[in-house]
Amino acid sequence: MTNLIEIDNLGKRYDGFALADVSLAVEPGSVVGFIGSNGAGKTTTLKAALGLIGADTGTVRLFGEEVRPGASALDALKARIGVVLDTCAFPGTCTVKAVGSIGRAAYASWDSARFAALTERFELAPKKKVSELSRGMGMKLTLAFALAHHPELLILDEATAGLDPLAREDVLELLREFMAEGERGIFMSTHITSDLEKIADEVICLDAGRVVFSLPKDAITDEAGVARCRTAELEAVLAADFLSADAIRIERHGFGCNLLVPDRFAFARAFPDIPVDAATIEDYMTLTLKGESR
Ligand SMILES: Nc1ncnc2c1ncn2[C@@H]1O[C@H](COP(=O)(O)OP(=O)(O)OP(=O)(O)O)[C@@H](O)[C@H]1O
Repeated sequence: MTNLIEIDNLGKRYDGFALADVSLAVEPGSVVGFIGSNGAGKTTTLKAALGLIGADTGTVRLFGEEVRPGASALDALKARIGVVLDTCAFPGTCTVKAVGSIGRAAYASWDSARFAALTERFELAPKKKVSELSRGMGMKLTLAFALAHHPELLILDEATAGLDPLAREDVLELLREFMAEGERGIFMSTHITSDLEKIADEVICLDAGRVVFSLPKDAITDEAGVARCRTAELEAVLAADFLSADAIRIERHGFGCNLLVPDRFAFARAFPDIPVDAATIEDYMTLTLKGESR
């Protein structure tokens, strides 16, 4: 089966920043979450995936076809993709209805009825101007625009940022509906890791331009854990060689520490007196990025 997105060894250098050897794939039927600190390189990767910037090294394939910025074949590929970048891209003077006209002119597969239904669902009045929309409303308009031409792939950069919890739940529901129809896929960057707990199949974390982990979401939320150790207990765990040296991630605090464990059930069997909680994606990312190795 051809991957919707396939990025191999992507490299891009800016003054003071380098994206290095980023490889990832979005398979049909999967939602891939892209996380990492501010400035880690997520938007740069998404832009390279869309051919909006050229890479220094590596290749990007969309639907199996290599992406080269400026190539005419890129337009046909882009027609199969819905994109939401982190700002509302339409002129402030445009009304919601006029944004629909832009879509009709831009996409052969534009579905006016679908756009009208989505803007109604998001309570975006047709006469409202883009400049009069709140940030969250602007994101909803951009999402309606991205979905109304029936894309096969969604690329979302912080698409739920600025939305209140109810609106975020609405958007997640819309994304679930999108995924329910056929072999589609979503590649979404976000700082709201709890959204990924609800919708992602895979989680990829970038730090300083490099992939630091790429895991099925269930390997984090259903298997990993955070052990709450006192100092003496930590020493016992480390002495028992329960964790491989490169997997040790410790966050120390007043009377002990939090220890990341890849398999919380095995840990609980081995150390029944040490409490261990299920890891959230945020725990996993924070301990991986900021935890001490010993
Ligand atoms: N056009 C550009 N020219 C120079 N540097 C750039 C350019 N675009 C991005 N950068 C730099 O690349 C680095 C990565 O930025 P990027 O926007 O990809 O990070 P991010 O992971 O999306 O961050 P955030 O979570 O804050 O949105 C940053 O140091 C940024 O300053």
